[in-house]
Order: sequence, then C-alpha cells, then structure tokens
Amino acid sequence: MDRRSGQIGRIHRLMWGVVGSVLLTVALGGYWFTQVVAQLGTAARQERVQLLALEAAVGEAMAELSEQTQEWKDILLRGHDPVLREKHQHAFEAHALSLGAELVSVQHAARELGLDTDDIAEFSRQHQALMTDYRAALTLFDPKNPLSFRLVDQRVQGRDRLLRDGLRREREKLEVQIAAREQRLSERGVLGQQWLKLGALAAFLPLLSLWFFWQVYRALREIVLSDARIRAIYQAIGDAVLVADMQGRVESINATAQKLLGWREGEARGRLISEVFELYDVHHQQRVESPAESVLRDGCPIPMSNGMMLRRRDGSELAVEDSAAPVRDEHGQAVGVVMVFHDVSKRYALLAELRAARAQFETLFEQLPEGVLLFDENLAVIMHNREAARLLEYSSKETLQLRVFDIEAMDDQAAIVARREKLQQTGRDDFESRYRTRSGRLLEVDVSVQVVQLPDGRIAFQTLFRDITEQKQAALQIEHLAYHDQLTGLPNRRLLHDRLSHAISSAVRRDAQLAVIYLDLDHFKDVNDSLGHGTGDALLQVVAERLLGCIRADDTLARMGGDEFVLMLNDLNDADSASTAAEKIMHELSRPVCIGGDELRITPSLGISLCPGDGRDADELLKYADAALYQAKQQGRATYRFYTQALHDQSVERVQLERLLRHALERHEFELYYQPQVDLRDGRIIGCEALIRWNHPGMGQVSPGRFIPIAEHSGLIIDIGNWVMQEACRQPKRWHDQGRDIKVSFNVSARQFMRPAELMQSLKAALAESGVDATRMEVELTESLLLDPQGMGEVLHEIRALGIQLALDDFGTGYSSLSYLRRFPINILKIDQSFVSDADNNPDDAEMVKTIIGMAHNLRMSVVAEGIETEAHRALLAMQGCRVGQGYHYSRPVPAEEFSRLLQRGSG
Ligand SMILES: Nc1nc2c(ncn2[C@@H]2O[C@H](COP(=O)(O)O[C@H]3[C@@H](O)[C@H](n4cnc5c(=O)[nH]c(N)nc54)O[C@@H]3COP(=O)(O)O)[C@@H](O)[C@H]2O)c(=O)[nH]1
Repeated sequence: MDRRSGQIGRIHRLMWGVVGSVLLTVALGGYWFTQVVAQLGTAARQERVQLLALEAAVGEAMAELSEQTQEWKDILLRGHDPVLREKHQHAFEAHALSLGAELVSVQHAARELGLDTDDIAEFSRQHQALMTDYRAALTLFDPKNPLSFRLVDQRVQGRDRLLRDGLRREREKLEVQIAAREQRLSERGVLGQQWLKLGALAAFLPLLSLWFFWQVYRALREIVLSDARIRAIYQAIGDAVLVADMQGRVESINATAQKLLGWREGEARGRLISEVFELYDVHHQQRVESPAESVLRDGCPIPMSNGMMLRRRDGSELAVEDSAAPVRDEHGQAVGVVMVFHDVSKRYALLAELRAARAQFETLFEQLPEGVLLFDENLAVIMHNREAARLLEYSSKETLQLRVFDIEAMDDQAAIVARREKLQQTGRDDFESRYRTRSGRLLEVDVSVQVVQLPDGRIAFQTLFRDITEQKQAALQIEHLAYHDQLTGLPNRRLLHDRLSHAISSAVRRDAQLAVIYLDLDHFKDVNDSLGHGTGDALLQVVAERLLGCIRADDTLARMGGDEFVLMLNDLNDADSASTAAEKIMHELSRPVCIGGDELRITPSLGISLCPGDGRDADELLKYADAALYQAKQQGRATYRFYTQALHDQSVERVQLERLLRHALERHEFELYYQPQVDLRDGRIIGCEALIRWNHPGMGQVSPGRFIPIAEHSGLIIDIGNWVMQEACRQPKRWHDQGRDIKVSFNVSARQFMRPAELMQSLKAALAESGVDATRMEVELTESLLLDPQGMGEVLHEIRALGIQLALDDFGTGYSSLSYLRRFPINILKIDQSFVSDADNNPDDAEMVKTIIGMAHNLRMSVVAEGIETEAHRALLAMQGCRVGQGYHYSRPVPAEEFSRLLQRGSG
C-alpha cells in the first residue's frame, strides 16, 4: 500500500513537472513569436506611412507648382498695380520655394523607399532653371506696357506647362511604384496574420496535448487509485479473504484472514491452502476439505455454509462460515480460487445460548403449573402448554382446534368479543371465569390475559389460567364457616351481627319494632359433662331445630357458641309479642328430648331487648339481651327477662369492673385473706382457707362474690388464679419459718382446670418458687368439675401426686355422686354453708349434713364444714362427727398478719 502510494506520488510530481515545463515553453515561444509578428507589422506600417508621405509630397509639389503658375499669371494680369504685383511676386516666390522644398522632400522620400529619383532630380533642376527664367522675364515686365506682359509670358510660356506635365507623369509613375509597394506591404500584413494564426495554433496544440495528457493522467490516476482502493478494501474488509492459484497455493490473504488464521500474508504466500486453513467437522472433529480446495477440484462455487471449526495456527479453534468461488480471467479461464470466511464463534455461542434459553423456556412453559393458551386475533388457540390441555381434558391436537368460545362457559359471545376489544386497548386483564372442559365439567379459573405481538407482527392473547375450583369451593365453605355455626348450620355471631344491623336500619326506617332474644340452656354444661359432648351436641341440634320452629321465615336464629343462641324477631307489634315468643320458646325447649335412648329435660333462660326502645345498635341490643339473660339466670333460671334500666346499670357496672380488674394485678391491688379452719372439738387452728380480696383505691374492698364471676367470664381468672396460687404457697412457708406449720387451702376455678397443662405448670412453679411443703397445700375445686371424668381424672391425680390435697368445695349443691367421689383422688369434702346455716333449724339440712359426713367417712375422706356461725352449728356438726370447720363463729377471713396473731393466740 505504501509503495503504491509512493508511486502515485512520484507520478504526480512528474506530471506537474511536465505540465510546468510545457506551460513555460508555450509561454516563452508565444511571447517571442508575437514579438516577431509585431515587429513585422510595424515595419510594414512605417513603409506605408512613407509611401503615403511620398505620395502626399508629390501632390504638394504639384499643388505648389499650380499655385506658382497661378501667381505667375496674377503677376502678369495685375502687374500694372504695383501693390498687387508685389504681393503676387511674393506669393510666387514663396510657392517656388515650397515647390523646391517639396521636390527635395519627394526626392528624399523616394530615395528612402528605394525608388528611382533621377526624374525628380531632373525636375528640380528644370524648376530651378525655370525660376531663373521667370525672374529674368520679370525684369522685362513693364506695368504700363501691356506688350511687356506678352513678352514676359512668351519667355516662359510652355516651360511651366512642360514642368507641370512632367511632374504629373512623375507623380503617376510614383503612384504606380507606390501601388506596387502597397501591394507588397499588404501581402506582408497577410503573411503576418497567417503567422499569427500559426503561432496561435502552435501555442494551442501543446495546450491541447497538455489537456489530453492531463486526461490520460487522470485516467491513469483513477486506475491506480481504484486499484489501491480495491486493495485497501480487500485489506479492510471484515470478512477474511484468501486467494490461491490453481495449484492451491496461497497468493494473498487479507488482514482479517491474517488475524483469524494467525498467518501473516508473507508467511502464507506460496503455501498450500490446507496448511494455512485447517478445517474440522464440528461434531466429529475430523479434518475436512476447505471450500477452496473443493472449488479447485470441481470448479463449482461453494455458497456460504457453516458448521466447521477452523484450527488456527496457534491451535485454538474458531467456528467459521465459509464460501469459495473460482477466479476467472477475461476469457473465462479459471486462474485461481477465492475463499471468503468469517468467525461465527460468537454467533454460535449466542445460538447455543438461545437454544439453551429456548429449551429452558420450553421446559418452563411445559412445566408451568398454570395452563397457558395463546389465542390469535380470531380467538383461536395457536399455542398451548401441557397443563392447559390437561385441565381442559383435550389432546394437544384437539386443543389447537379450539376457539375461546369453545372454552369459555359464557353464553354471551358478544361479551367475549367486547372483552377482547377492551383488552386490545388496555393490554392486560385479570379476571375470574369459568372454562368448560371436554367432558362438560365446569372449571372455576383465575385468568390473566396479556396482549402480545407475534414475530410476524400480528397480535395475540396470551392467556394464563389456573384451576381455582377447589379454592372457590373452599372459599365458599370458609365463607359459610365464617358466617355459620358448624354444628347446627345456623348463622353465627358475625352473620347475626350483619343481619341485625340491616334489620335495625330497616325497622327504624319503617318505624317497626324488633326483638333480640338471648337464650342460654340452664345447666347445659352438666349435661355435656355428664353425658358427653356427643350428647351435648345432639341436644344443641335439637334445640336449634325447635327454635327454628318458633320463628318466622324472615326472623333469624343464630348460635353464639356453646349453649347460647340468639333469636332476632322482626316486625313485632309490641313487647307482648316478644313475651309470647319467649314463652313459646320456653315451652318448646322444655319438652323432653330423647337422645341415644336418654330422655333429657332442659330449660332455657332468656334475655330480651327491644329495638328501638332499648337501642338502635346491634352490639347494644345484644349486650342488653345478654344482661337480661344474666338477670334471668340470677333469678332462678328457666325464665325470661326483659332488659331494664336496672339491668343496664348492673351491666355497666360489670363492664367497668372488668375494665378495672384488668389492671388490678399489675397494680398489686389483690390481697389474700385467710379464714381459719379449726378443730371443732377444741377450737385449735389446724389450717386456713385463702380467700382473695380486691382492695381498689376508689371502691375500697371489692368482694370476690362481685368480681370473681366477672373474672371467670372474661378469662382474667387464669392470671388471678395463678397469683392466688403463688401467694397461697408463699404464706405457709412464712408461717413455717415462724415455727407454725399450717395447712392452706386455696380455690382453683373451673376455667383454670380447663387448661390442665398450664395449671400444672403454674402449680409446680408456685411450689418450687415458694419452697413450701406440698403436703401443706390444699386445692379446693367445685363439684361440677368432676362431671368430666376423662379430662379431670388425670390432672387431679397429677395434683395429688405432688402431695397436694384435694378438697371438694360446696359439696351437696351440685350433682353429688358417689361414683365420681370414688373415681377421683379427693381427700376432703367441704359441706356447703347453705346446709350448715339452717342445719340447726331445718331437719332436711341437718339430714344432709349428717349424710355428707357419713359418706365422707365411708369414703375415708375428711370433712370440713363451712359457714359455722354459731355454737349451735359447731355443736351439731361436732356431734355428727365433723372434726373440722370454718365460719364467722371462729373468725372472718383476715389478712395474713392478723392470722398470724390468731395463730399466736392459739385458736380461731
Ligand atoms: N376461684 C376463687 N374463688 C374465690 C377465691 N376467694 C374467694 N373465692 C370465692 O368467692 C366467693 C366469695 O368468697 P368470700 O366473699 O371470700 O366468701 C367466703 C367466706 O368469706 C364466706 N364465709 C366464710 N364463713 C362464713 C360464714 O360463717 N358465714 C357466711 N355467710 N359466709 C362465710 O364464704 C366464702 C367461702 O366460700 P368457699 O370458697 O365456698 O369456701 C366464694 O365462692 C369463694 O369460693 C379465690 O381465691 N379463687
């Protein structure tokens, strides 16, 4: 390339030298030539001027001669007048002089022009002679004698004419000569012009040659440059090019080929193609023929093909795409081969990546847990995955023949089309729909459609769908569960609340009345506990059925949980209608129920609130009905109560107490009082019962009779009970440390027993933390707990195993049964104070007391009598064989310190 550029530069410089010298030659030659021609023209012009001057001088001489002759005549004619004669004589002389001078001039001019001047010289002499004669004649002139005029004139007459004629002839002769000369001069001028043309031509011809030369130069330069350009392109081309001769020997390789092959052109030149271009089969790694070699063999061009690996000079490999064609001369004769190839490694890698990505995509597509359908613009399936076909129960082939209308379980095709049009605008849509399977089954599907563009530019609808039939059913079920009671299928608290809210709004709008009846089965727990939950559940179902029979279609019966039901009675005329309904309910539910061969008798308690009289809010009405129910329960059960202001106040108080109770523990407002248990024979304190007290800063001491039911109802009894347990365990340890070993009993609520594991954990922790001897502790539980034989047995045995004694509180008021007394590890029976208080007056109570004491002894249990208020009580009990008792007769429950003093005193 550099050499080529150098050559072009040299040619360039040479050409400029030639052009310069030609231009210089042309310029100098032209200048010289024009100078010569110009000189030639100047000489001719000067000669012509001289001829003209000669001709003019001859003319002048003739004119002067004529003037002289005329003056002569005037002298002769007017010579008689001396003045005129003198004047004309002067003029005559002047003209004679001028004529003489003119003749001299003519002679000179003629001589200069090289003309014959002899005649002119002769004339000059004749004129001189004539003048002499004139002047001589004049001397003869007498102005007074006219004859003298004649005489004078006769002397010169004829001679002046002769002179004039001679001069005329001379002029004619000169004119001939001048004409000849003129002719020659004009010929010389023409010649000069020809020369000028020739000169111009001479100057033009080199210019023309120069122009031709320039054109040739340009053409040559173009050839050279295009050759260089081709060469440059050849080198710069992105594809590798190898040119070889017919023997397969490399002639040239371009820069790209050098880079790819690892051979420099100089090194590769002359080598066999196979040496520099080692080609291998990609898959089998076998050496294969290069396309150039195949062209040399067959003479046929090989189009661009790939799939081969090129082994480079350094041993590394490249994937190449190559082609070859024969190189032919102007006669079509093959003179070599050209091979073009390029590196396709990156493309191969990319293709491999693409293939891997596609395989990945296909796997993903096929393994998608969702069905995928691709619909074209006409909503026909053009692609699908396996899951789509499976869900729709079609084969793959069948799926590809479906249209959306075959799948969508929508009768309204227009709606489907409208949805498609909307989709085209929004690009995406998510909705739930129903698909019909091949077998006609309906699938609830969650569909997500996206508008996509196909490679050919058309749009398509990519539809992902998921079978949510089960989910839907589950959701429906959940929704049903969320709003219904599982056991009875009745609306639950939430649904009741909704309906009640709507019913209240409607009633208020229509100025109508409605009643809310809160119902609770009396002693249902006992049934449940004694006969088992199965029976309890069956009973609840019967109750639900009977209640449904008591209400109208637009009324609502809901189960609130446990044995609690609520009835919402719409459009009541007055409160009496509610009473009527309540009585009907009581009557219906009081009828015996037969379950599993057992005949059960139950009674309900009912609380009633009215809308709008008692309130216009669902929660309010429920709360008031609950308060009325509470009242009904308090007042002996098996009855109904309407909500009243007093009830409202109690209810408010309960709510307030509950709110305050929630903070009582953390504010250390609880305290344990201890009531002595004494030996009825000698009044000696042998133990005590721990009874909780709530010292509220504002309300003073709140009795457990007020707050324990609230604590139990709210669940706060768990924490409070744990605190009692801990404190009750700590106290005997303190007394022990003071030298007094006292047994302490404490109450454990039924709700605490409902969480046996937690109870045991708390109990053990309390014992461990206090370090008390467990045999000093006694747990009091109520009779009703023993009605659940399965649940309770274990925990009671565990408590006993710790060494703690078990006392059955309020014995005689519940389902006292010998069987469970035998079954459970109860140590002590506590006779309820209600029997004790009247035992001295009421023979039934006395009999009861006697029976309990006898039973306890039979069962080898201890007996503790409660509520001993008088000596009579003590005496009666002692007489019946009861050894231990407690009551105001001995001491009210007292704080620990005071109890310590009692201990010191030695008796209660
Ligand atoms: N779960 C828990 N319940 C407890 C706890 N502390 C008490 N209670 C229960 O609260 C109810 C009311 O108890 P209280 O007001 O303390 O009444 C007790 C005695 O003061 C009272 N008593 C004792 N002797 C007499 C008497 O001669 N006459 C009379 N009229 N009353 C008397 O009896 C209550 C003792 O009851 P009991 O537990 O059944 O032995 C009450 O039901 C308590 O059980 C507690 O910590 N946890």
